Amino acid sequence: RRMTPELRFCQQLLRELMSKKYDAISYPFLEPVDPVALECPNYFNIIKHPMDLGTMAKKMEDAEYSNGEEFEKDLRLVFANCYAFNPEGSAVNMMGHRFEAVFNEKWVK
Ligand SMILES: Cc1ccc(Nc2c(-c3ccc(O)cc3)nc3c(C)cccn23)cc1
Repeated sequence: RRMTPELRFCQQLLRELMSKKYDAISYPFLEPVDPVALECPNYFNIIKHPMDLGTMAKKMEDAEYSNGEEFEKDLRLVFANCYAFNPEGSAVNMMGHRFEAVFNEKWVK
């Protein structure tokens, strides 16, 4: 399936969001949550649809996104999962809000 200009914009945006520039606020969202490594065994009981930017980059490589809407849906899921699992005021929750703000300012609708 040819990469549309809309998906090329999404791919470039993903590259930027995963770049070192945002490391301080992006690192909890770059790879799948590992409940063993993070010592949160209840993670998959609470989060039914895990998603992260690394998985999104692979889906983009494998041409699994048909349009920007599907791409945005997955990225919004990353933030929703973060807020569902990490209590308001916690470090990771706050990183999620700051990272979402960066995404929102770049996501021109
Ligand atoms: C016991 C416990 C409590 C909170 C967390 N949160 C958390 C998450 C996380 C990211 C996205 C998400 O949807 C859920 C969790 N990522 C981390 C990291 C990288 C380090 C430390 C804590 N982290 C981990 C373990």
